[in-house]
Amino acid sequence: MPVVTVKDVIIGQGRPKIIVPLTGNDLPALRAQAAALAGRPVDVVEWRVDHLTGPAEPDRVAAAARELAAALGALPLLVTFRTAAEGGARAIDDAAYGALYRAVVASGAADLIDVELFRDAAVVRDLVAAAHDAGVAVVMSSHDFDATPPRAEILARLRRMHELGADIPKIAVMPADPGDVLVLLEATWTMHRELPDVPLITMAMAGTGVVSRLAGEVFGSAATFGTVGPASAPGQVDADALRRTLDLIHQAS
Ligand SMILES: O=C1C[C@@](O)(C(=O)O)C[C@@H](O)[C@@H]1O
Repeated sequence: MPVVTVKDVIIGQGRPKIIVPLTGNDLPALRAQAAALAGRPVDVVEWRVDHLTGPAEPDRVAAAARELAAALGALPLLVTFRTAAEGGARAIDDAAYGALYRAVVASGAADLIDVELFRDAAVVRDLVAAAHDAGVAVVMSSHDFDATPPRAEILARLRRMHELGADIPKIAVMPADPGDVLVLLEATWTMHRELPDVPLITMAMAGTGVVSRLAGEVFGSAATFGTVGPASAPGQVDADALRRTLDLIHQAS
């Protein structure tokens, strides 16, 4: 069955799942953002650890992840440290990146972790193994905030993520024009046919790319990021509007 199940949420089946990013700078802010999710259409919550102020020290991050997971209750938690190189809020070296995620995995708080494809290969392999040993799913990601790579490059990255053991390969690109959005969508559809049992997440960012955040069910993207409060990337739309659009497309397909 082409799915990844986290808590009660089945990613890769039916309507694309809505992932809401939390970007609070400290625990009180994150708790407030978590409380604001009540009654909103959220399937998975992403904690963007790179927005935390102060040291990204493994024990501190693991403790915060546990508190956040407790506040979220039944909602699955995706923990993401988006590095500055890929559009995130801060830089981190590979050793610290590995140590931080190992602590998060060991905390038992995360249902999924986001591991960037282009981090050190040994660290990536180690994190995939550690996550799977602990029953944590791996979203493997790649981001181009300046351009859309050629179709062949998008496909190569998604295939490489799959080879490395990603449960959910993910790519975000910046379109220069609608033709780039078509490149992203075409690569998504090609990959979905090639690996029908692997849920993918793909998006073209910013206004020109919004359609790619809405139409994933048509082309083979299993989840999409929407906002309750601040966005974490250009082009994300409000979760309620997103849900209405996803439902419309789901009912028609
Ligand atoms: O990788 C992604 C996708 C994203 O960049 C987006 O474009 O919606 C938002 C990030 O928070 C997330 O980690």
